[in-house]
Amino acid sequence: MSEMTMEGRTRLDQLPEWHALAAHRKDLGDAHLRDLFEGDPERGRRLTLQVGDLHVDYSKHLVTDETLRLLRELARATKVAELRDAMFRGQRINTTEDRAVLHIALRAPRSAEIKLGGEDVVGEVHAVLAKMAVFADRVRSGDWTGHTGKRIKNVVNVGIGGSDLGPKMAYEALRAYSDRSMTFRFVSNVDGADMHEAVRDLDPAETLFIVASKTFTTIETITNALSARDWLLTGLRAGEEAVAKHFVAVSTNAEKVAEFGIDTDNMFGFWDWVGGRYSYDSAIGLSLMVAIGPDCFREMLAGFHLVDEHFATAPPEENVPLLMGLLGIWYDNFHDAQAHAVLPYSHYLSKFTDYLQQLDMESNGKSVDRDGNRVGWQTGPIVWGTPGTNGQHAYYQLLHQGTKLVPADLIGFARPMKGMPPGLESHHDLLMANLFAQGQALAFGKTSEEVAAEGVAEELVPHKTFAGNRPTTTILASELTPSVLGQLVALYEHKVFVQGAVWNIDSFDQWGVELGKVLAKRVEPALTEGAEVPGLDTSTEHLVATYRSLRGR
Ligand SMILES: O=P(O)(O)OC[C@H]1O[C@H](O)[C@H](O)[C@@H](O)[C@@H]1O
Repeated sequence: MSEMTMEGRTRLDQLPEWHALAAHRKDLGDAHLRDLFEGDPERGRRLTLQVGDLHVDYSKHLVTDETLRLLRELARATKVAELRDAMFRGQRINTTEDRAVLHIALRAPRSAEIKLGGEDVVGEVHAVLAKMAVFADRVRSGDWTGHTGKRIKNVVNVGIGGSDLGPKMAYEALRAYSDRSMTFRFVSNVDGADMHEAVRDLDPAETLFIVASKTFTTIETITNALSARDWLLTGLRAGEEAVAKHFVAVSTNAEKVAEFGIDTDNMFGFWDWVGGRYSYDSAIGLSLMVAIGPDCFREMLAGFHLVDEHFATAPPEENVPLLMGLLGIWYDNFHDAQAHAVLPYSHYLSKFTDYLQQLDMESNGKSVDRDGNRVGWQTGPIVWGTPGTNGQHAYYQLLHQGTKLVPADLIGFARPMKGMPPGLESHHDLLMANLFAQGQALAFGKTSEEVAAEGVAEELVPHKTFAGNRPTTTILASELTPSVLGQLVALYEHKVFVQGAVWNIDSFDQWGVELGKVLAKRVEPALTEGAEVPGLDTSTEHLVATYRSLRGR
């Protein structure tokens, strides 16, 4: 049995700390944030924490000091710190895959030592980073040319899930730091439309494909990579020899990379102890490094590392990822909240919530515990959201007046992105005024008395009343830099970790994505050749038949 199976661990819902929280929840009842703030004139200043460049305000949560104490007690009883230390030590805490979980090693400084099976991994990490840096610099400087000798101007990352969402999100976030003379695109969907739209206006002679896949067996990525190769060779009217200058791979699977026809000299490796959704700071971030350059990439890694250190060492009262994880548990398990919204007030973070969906939902969307027993409590929330001001004119109505409780994170920056023209810079105060106003409106609402006092017709008063008491965390930093992005991502990684530890689930496997893959393979021949698929249910059978007839087959 693996060392990290929490043998003998008392079921979460049988812990006295769990029951203490349930009783406390009853005592608090519908205590309103208006009263909590009124009763504590220092609350808005007191309930804030700082980690690195991130100022985190958690005063607008439905908590008292006692709630926070009880939540920390729950973390203690569920041994969150012990599991964290086991992760940092390289123990095999991903029990169902029997793997260590060491994404923190990807951003450890060269001087650090992290051992796995007696071998230090930090040296290997830095060797790959150095190889990436040489390659990125060669592409950026024009030293690396295509088959015809032309300079590479376009980089297309071909990957999916963790091999797409991270680099894509970070590229968008750090566009202002990127080489604007180059074009970066990200193809993930097996729908041919994705590849078609990504390459239709590109010159193959100037285009480099980075095929990113941890396993190098993911059908969408391999299908897209093969089509990219056809597009390239047809466009160049060249043979296989052109592939080497236009295709590089990022993978843990050298054999499959070679089989595909990519020279393994042009392969950038990583390791099975990096989960896909925790991998964009590994070689999976190669497209990002080409975009922003090795120095900015390293600054981003330093930002990650800063938060890793904080998570590993800050006392529970000051530990931001611990706090954020526990607040989520408070709503998930003691307020029946189903969802969590992440609402960045930065257009550059437009893909941030998409990225977090995989990070959080693939990690904590589980319903059995580490020992395979069905859990008796809610686990990971439905994570959603888009940049804030757009959301305000779409779905915020539900946040303000709907029947569901949706705790939210509001993320904003004091300064606009670097390089913003002065005329557009002036939008920034308006953008941020919206962030602050939304946090305020969600928390404090507007009472019916206040509405009536404005002279609103009696029958409209209920419609114009805002109950408030809708919790938010506000995360404010001075500016979105590579380091700040790293800090933000590490914060959420560790928040997800804390929740998985409390819920006693394996946050690092993803068996739930397998069944669909297997069934797709079985169904495909039915679509193409009309093959009999034994045991097909009547609904799917009829859908397949309808599809074939619509396609004239
Ligand atoms: O990087 P790859 O091996 O191609 O995997 C890409 C993605 O697909 C899988 O199905 C998993 O659900 C993801 O965790 C993974 O990130």
